[in-house]
Amino acid sequence: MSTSSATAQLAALIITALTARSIYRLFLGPLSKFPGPKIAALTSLYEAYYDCYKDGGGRYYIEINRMHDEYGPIVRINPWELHIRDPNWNEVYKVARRAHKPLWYYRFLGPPDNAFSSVCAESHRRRREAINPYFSPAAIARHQPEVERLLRGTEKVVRLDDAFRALATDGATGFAFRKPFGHLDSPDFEHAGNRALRMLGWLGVVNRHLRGVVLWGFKTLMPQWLALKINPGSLGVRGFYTTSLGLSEGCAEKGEAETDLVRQILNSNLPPHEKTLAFITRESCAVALAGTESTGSVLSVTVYHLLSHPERTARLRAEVKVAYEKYGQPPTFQELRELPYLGGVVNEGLRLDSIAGRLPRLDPKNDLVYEGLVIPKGTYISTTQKDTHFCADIFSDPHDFRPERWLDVAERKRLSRYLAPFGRGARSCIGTEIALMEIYLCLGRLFSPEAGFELELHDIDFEQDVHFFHDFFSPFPMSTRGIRAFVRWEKGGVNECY
Ligand code: HEM
Repeated sequence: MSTSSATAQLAALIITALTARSIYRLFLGPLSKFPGPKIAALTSLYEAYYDCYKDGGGRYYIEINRMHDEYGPIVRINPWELHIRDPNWNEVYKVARRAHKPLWYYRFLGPPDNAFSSVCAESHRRRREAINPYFSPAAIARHQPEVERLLRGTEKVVRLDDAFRALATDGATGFAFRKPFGHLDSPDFEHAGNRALRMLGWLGVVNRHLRGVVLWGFKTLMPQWLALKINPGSLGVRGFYTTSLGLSEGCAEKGEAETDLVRQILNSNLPPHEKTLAFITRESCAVALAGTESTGSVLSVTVYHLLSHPERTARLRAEVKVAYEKYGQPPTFQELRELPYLGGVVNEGLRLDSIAGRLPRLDPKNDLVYEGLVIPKGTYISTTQKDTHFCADIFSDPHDFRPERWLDVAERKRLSRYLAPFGRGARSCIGTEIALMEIYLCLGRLFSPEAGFELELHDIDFEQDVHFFHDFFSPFPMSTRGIRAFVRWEKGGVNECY
C-alpha cells in the first residue's frame, strides 16, 4: 500500500470515528435527552474556549449561568457532565453516596495522588483517614499561638491582598510542617509568588483541557530562565514545592514523638508506597496550597467590604472592644466566635468569596434523580456554591455585604443551611477550622483597640480590583492591581501602601 493511500485510509477512519462519536453524543447517548446547547454536548472545546481563552480564561461559569437562564435548572455543559442550579439539590454530595471526583476536572491540581485530588472514594477515604487526626480540635487549638505570632507581622501591611495571602501561606505551612514558609517576613509579602499562584490557577485550568501535559511540562521540562521570563514569580511556585520537599525531609528525620503532618502520614496505615518522601511531600504541599489562596482571598475581600462601609467597621470595632474589656486580654478564637456581628462579617466574606469552581462528582453505582429526570450512574454532575450564595430568593440583595442579615437567630438558622463555602459531604474541606481560626483571629486583631493603626482604601475600582471575575477554582478579580490601602499609625504618620 502506498503512503498516500494509507494516509487517506487513516483520515477516513478518523472522520468515521469522529462522526460516530458526534452522533452518539448528540442523539443516542444517555445524556442526549438533557437540555443544553448542542455545541457543548458535541465537544469539550466549547468549554476549553471559555476556560483558557475568553476574557483571560476562567469564564465558563458565566456561560453556564447563561445556559441555565435559557434551558432551566439542569443543563448539559459538556459531552459528559450535567450542571444543576438549584439551592435545594445536593444529592450527589451526601456522605452515604460515596461519589467519586472526575479525574479530568481535578487535573488542575496535577496527578491524583493526594486526598484532595483522589479520584475514587475508596482511595480518598484511605488518604483522608491518614491525615484526619492531624486536623483534630486539639491540633487546631495547638495551632492558635502560631497564628497569633504570625498576626503580629500584619502590622506592616503593604498591599492588603498580598499581606493576607502571605498570612494564609504561613498559616497553612506552619500548620502542616510546624514551620511557616516565612512569607510574612518578606518586604513585599512575596508579591511575585502571589502573582505566580494566579498564573498557576490559569495553567491548572489549561492543564485540565490538555490532559495533564501542561503542569508536567512546566515542572519537568521548562528551563528556569524561560519560566522566569514568562512570569517572574514562577520560581515562587517551584519554590513552594521545593521548600515543602525540604521541610518534609526535615520532618521525616525528626523523632517519632514529633507532631506534624509528615509524621502523621508516616504513622498512618497507608501502604508503604504512599509513605515515600515524594508522596508525603505532594500530600502536605496539597494541604498547604489548599489553605493558601482560599483563606487569603476571603480575608482580602472581607476587609475590602469592611473598609468600604465605615459604619460597619465602627460596629465591628465596638463589638471587639467590648470583648477585649470583658476578657482583659485579646480574645481567643473560640471567644471571638461568640461575637454575633463578627460572625456575620465572617459569613458574608465566605458567602461573597470562597471557592469559585463547580464541584463535579460521579456516582459509579447508582442512578440519581432530579425533578423526575433519571441521571444515569457514572454521569459527571456538578453544582456551584456561588449559585446558591448569590441566589436572591435566599439572600436578599445577594451582592451586598450585609453582616446584619446574620444577626436574627431564626434567620441565621435558615441562611446557614445554604452557606457552604467549605463544600459538603465526605470531600468537604478538612481545613475548615484552621481557615476559620485564621479569619476570626485576623479580623479580631486588625479591628481591635490594640491594633495600633487604621486602614483606609486607596484608589480601588471594585469591578476591576475586587470582584470575582476568573474562575481558576479559586476566584480572582479582573485586574492584578490588588487591594491597596493607606496605613494610618496611631502615633501619627501615614504609610501609603501598594
Ligand atoms: C476560606 C478558606 C477555605 C475555603 C473556602 C476552602 C474550601 C474548600 C472546598 C470547597 C473544598 C472541597 C473541594 C472539592 O470538593 O473539590 C476544600 C477541600 C480541601 N481543603 Fe479547603 N478551604 C479553605 C481553607 C483550607 C485550609 C486552611 C486548608 C488546610 C490547611 C484546606 C485544606 C483542604 C484540603 C486538604 C481539602 C481536600 C479535602 C478532601 O478531599 O478530603 N482548606 N476546601
